[in-house]
Amino acid sequence: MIDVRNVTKRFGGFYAVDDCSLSVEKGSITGLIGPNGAGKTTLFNIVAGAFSPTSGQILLDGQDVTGLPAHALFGRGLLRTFQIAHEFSHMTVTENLMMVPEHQPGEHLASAWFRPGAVGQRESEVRQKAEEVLDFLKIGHVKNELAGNLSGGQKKLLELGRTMMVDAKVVLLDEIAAGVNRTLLNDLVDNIERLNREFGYTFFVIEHDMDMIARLCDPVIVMASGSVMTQGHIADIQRDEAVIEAYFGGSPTGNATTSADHAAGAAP
Ligand SMILES: Nc1ncnc2c1ncn2[C@@H]1O[C@H](COP(=O)(O)OP(=O)(O)OP(=O)(O)O)[C@@H](O)[C@H]1O
Repeated sequence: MIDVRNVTKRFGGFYAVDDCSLSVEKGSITGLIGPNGAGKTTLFNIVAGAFSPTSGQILLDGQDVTGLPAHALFGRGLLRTFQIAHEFSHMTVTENLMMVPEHQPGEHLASAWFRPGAVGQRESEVRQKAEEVLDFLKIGHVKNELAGNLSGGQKKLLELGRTMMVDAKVVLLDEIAAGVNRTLLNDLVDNIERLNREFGYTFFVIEHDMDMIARLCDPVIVMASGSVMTQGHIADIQRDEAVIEAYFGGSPTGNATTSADHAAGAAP
């Protein structure tokens, strides 16, 4: 579903992502882990269209999407959720979900004047869909609550719900467990598994919570110093001495590679 081919991202002389290649299989829940500064978020930003790579290519379902902006990727079914949930805090939970779908006739003045029936029908379809999403996620009881009043975990569930409003194909989850209590974390994990199983969503997950990675992700890809160190089943990854060294024994500043090292032909 996602192919990252020899992607490099340089900030000045610093290689945050360094000739990185990896694949996320269609229908998988693939984890991306690695020590602080390994380049995970930068790679996510590139895949999600927030940054263009310095070099390399991104394919989405076989099509070259390198450098396409986030809204163009959204139109192709790729969505990202954030470490910090981006809800509209002064709107209700249902209204937050209803904001997501594109091409709502009600947004166009001409439609509102000339085809008021179509606008009303579309709005009631979108509202119905929002209610189904809230039922699926088991948060129907907060549908009329202002989103700003939700707990951190409920906001993450709402973020997941937003992906369901447009029937996403691939969802990038960015540290979705951060700041979420264990009960809601279980709900999140259950819902991610159900979206994967019942709707065929592909997930690509950055996560520091190893418990969540172990429960959800197979395979797990380990990044260090801007590129892929290894990948496989979490049980094997956790026994891998090179991975343990990268987490606990490596340079705390992450990638020390500079353009001068590259010029000199040094290994990353
Ligand atoms: N805009 C930027 N300008 C300069 N350096 C940057 C920029 N963004 C990231 N970096 C550097 O690139 C390296 C990789 O950062 P990145 O945030 O991608 O790592 P990460 O693996 O996501 O780390 P963490 O797990 O701590 O979030 C870091 O050393 C970071 O300081």
